[in-house]
Amino acid sequence: MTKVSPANGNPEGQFGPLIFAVPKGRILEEAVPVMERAGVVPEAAFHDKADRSLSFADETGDMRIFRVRAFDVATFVAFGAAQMGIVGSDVIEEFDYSELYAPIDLGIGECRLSVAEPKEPVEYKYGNASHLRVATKYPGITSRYFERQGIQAECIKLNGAMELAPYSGLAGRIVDLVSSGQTLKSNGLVEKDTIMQITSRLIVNRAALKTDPRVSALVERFRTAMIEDAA
Ligand SMILES: Nc1ncnc2c1ncn2[C@@H]1O[C@H](COP(=O)(O)OP(=O)(O)OP(=O)(O)O)[C@@H](O)[C@H]1O
Ligand SMILES: O=P(O)(O)OC[C@H]1O[C@H](OP(=O)(O)OP(=O)(O)O)[C@H](O)[C@@H]1O
Repeated sequence: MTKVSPANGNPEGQFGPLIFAVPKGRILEEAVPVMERAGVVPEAAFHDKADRSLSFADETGDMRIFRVRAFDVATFVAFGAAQMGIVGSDVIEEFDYSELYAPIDLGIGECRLSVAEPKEPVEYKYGNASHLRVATKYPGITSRYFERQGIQAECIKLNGAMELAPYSGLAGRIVDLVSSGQTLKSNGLVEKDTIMQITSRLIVNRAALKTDPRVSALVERFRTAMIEDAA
């Protein structure tokens, strides 16, 4: 049983350890310094890439830190399996979970979500401007975007390497994350439109925020850490 200290607003030990979910991918390196400034300091094993554990203690032993896939951070927090987490605004927008509250922009993981297509015209067997296939990891955002344009788009969900879709005949366009633009360029694609600018956010389960004083206290510690960092 994890020990819960009275010092952190959990006097009766009534809430169990506070669970904080972080993405194991590329945001992690930038997220850890922000977490540490807010007082969330993971145990040493968290930094060991060879360690197969998915749940880690923090330095105080009052908290568990879950290391999961980026999309799953939002799901854990929305369902209250974790009270808080860090995730890209792309993931928040994709799920649009009503139970998620994203109070703080952490200013990390900057990129954009864009529509891209082949640089050179490709002879497609599969559609025209009124029925388009789009390969993406973000079917929710993509269908909403094309609906707003009045274009009927069929979204094909891929989990990576979207850039292969146009020239292989899977889909005429892609919707994917862009940062330097190098991946698009290397794969003969050009950006046509930016759907959204992205940064990572602190996310909180709304019910946990209302009922667990440690959650609101930790939100304030992140807020202070961000203000101090900007000063
Ligand atoms: N090229 C990039 N530059 C900056 N930030 C990015 C970039 N690609 C992704 N991100 C941000 O990092 C988040 C995680 O992306 P990443 O592809 O590293 O996730 P991951 O955890 O490896 O994904 P998966 O769970 O599918 O393996 C994205 O949701 C986005 O907010
Ligand atoms: O504009 P750039 O700087 O080239 O970055 C964009 C690339 O970064 C992300 O992929 P990632 O490297 O995370 O691999 P993935 O395709 O496996 O998600 C994204 O999906 C793009 O492919």
